[in-house]
Amino acid sequence: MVIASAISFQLKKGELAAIVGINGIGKSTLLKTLGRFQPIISGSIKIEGKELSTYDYLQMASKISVVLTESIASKNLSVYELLALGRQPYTNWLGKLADTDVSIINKSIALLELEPFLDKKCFQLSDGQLQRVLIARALIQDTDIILLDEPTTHLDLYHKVQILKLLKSIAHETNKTILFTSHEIELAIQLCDKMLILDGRENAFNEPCKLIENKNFDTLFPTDTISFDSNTGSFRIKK
Ligand SMILES: Nc1ncnc2c1ncn2[C@@H]1O[C@H](COP(=O)(O)OP(=O)(O)OP(=O)(O)O)[C@@H](O)[C@H]1O
Repeated sequence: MVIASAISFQLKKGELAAIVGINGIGKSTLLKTLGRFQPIISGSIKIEGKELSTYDYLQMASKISVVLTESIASKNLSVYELLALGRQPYTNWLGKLADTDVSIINKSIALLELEPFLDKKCFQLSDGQLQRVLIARALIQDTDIILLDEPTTHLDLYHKVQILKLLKSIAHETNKTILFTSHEIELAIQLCDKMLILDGRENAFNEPCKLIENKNFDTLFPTDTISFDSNTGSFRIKK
């Protein structure tokens, strides 16, 4: 069964972008396809003009990092050990960290405020703390492109905003391309440079203000229950 087709978009360096849409519309499937976690069903994906399928394992690992919501297999590792694995594409076969690796790791630890958890095992963390560790590991991998599946799911509102603002500043200051799936549509409208609205019809991709102008959010949810207020960029429940 096809749930969404004719999806076309292009991301530039230094952009923060979100994929939004209702449950089951294909956000995670699209993100995992972009990260080569699953094969392309149809169509083509290119990075810098080169087909994604032609990148070998090492090229992929230094080009794209992926943060998925599924629980990680390596929860027995300490937080520091898990973070250090982010440098694997760059270290020699012994996995020995050079001074530059350690300095990149320490920078991300400070950014995500992970100092109190470094010696803990990953299974001892709350979902939100683990989420921050996984985001730090993606930064440590230091790729041009970072893909994140629902990176703010387990976070409280303050940490949701903190993480999205951090992703935005990373995209802008380090010229990385960051794409994430999210149900936080209102936050994404305020913080993202671009958004892809998967609705199985138009699948509009644009700057949030253009999407509001074009009324692309208005029919995202059944209009007898939820309406979109284009003045405030927020959804209202119909009473
Ligand atoms: N492993 C799988 N096998 C078969 N169908 C799947 C599998 N994973 C997802 N699907 C189906 O593919 C469709 C898209 O799922 P996907 O997880 O990409 O949606 P989503 O937009 O991320 O949803 P949500 O907002 O609920 O996370 C759904 O209809 C789902 O049932």
